Amino acid sequence: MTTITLDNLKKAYGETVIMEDMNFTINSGERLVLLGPSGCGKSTILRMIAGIEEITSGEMRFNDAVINDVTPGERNVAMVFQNYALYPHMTVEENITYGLRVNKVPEERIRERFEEVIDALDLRKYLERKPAELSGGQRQRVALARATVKDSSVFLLDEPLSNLDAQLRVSARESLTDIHERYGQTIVYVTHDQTEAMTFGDRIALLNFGELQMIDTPENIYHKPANIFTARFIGNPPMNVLENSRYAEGQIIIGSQGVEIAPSWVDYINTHANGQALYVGIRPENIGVSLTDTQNTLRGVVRNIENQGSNYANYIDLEGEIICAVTDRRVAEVGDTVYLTLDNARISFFEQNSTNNIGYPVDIEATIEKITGIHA
Ligand SMILES: Nc1ncnc2c1ncn2[C@@H]1O[C@H](COP(=O)(O)OP(=O)(O)OP(=O)(O)O)[C@@H](O)[C@H]1O
Repeated sequence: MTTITLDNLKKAYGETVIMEDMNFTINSGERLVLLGPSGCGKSTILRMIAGIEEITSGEMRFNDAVINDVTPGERNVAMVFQNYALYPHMTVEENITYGLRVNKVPEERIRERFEEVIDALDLRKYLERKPAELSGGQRQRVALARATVKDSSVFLLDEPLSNLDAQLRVSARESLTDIHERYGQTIVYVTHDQTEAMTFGDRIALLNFGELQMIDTPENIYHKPANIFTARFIGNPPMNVLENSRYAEGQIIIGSQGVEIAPSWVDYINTHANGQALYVGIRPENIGVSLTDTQNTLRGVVRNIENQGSNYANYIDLEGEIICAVTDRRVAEVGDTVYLTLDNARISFFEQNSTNNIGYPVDIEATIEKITGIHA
């Protein structure tokens, strides 16, 4: 099995630097998802791992071996691209086994591997068909089968499901998970779809403009974002990061209003925030909305309500800043004055200058862990 290390990796096209100081490790046998907006460098990283994109400087290692100058063929990686690239004149069976035959893999080994893979991907019924006679999802599975039979310890996928409809995506993802459970390769998976990243990744590496923003489990990326970019990229609707908010003397102040926060937060901020100006972040589902005022609430006016099927996204004007609160039933109407409570176990504070999350006090983390089972 293969651990992949990116050590101070730099990629430039002439004068244009796409990324530099890229450092992270992909553990042997894990499913790492590279996620981020268009142009952030996901495919470039994948292609450098595959060996089809030159590395400008730094080291790429497979286990302890530096592979910068190792040819793609010698890296023992399998890759699936967005457009599948099946041979149109070959049958499904020929498409799957062609690469092995070219590489003169013994016939017995080809048969053994082929039989395993077509069952894992449920392709036995289609072996004699040509790609044009298959649905998008079936073609996708053939492309996956062709990559899987290679017996590689590293499996690279670049937006492999992007041409499929929502239902097919789910079943193709299940096939991929089955393959991974069976063969245990190190998988690197590129997507810009956060749902795909959250459901498929053991860990997610989130990138923006060639910089690594956070690499962690989906749970931590969602609940404990390392910085404002991560907080706003993940989640739909995303985390509210209130730019006219500030922290002062045990209170979150928004405009002319203030709410007290838990004493553990106050202690934590006093020791860790170093007098830095802070923004408050809170996810829409961690805000309580009520028509009646209780203690320690923020008052706002509902400007818009989106019916999301199982939920309602309420957009509430808090003295000029819009905050989104998600409720599971319709609690107010547009124009109503509402009172908001913030779940203290789910607040984040970000330093205004660096945009980094200041972290969480221990007992808040324990509360989070009790609710979700996530270790801090
Ligand atoms: N041959 C090239 N010459 C110059 N710049 C390039 C070249 N190839 C890619 N880039 C730039 O490198 C950056 C990263 O591209 P990359 O394809 O890795 O992004 P991505 O995150 O995979 O995007 P997408 O989700 O749109 O596929 C982009 O800004 C792109 O314009």
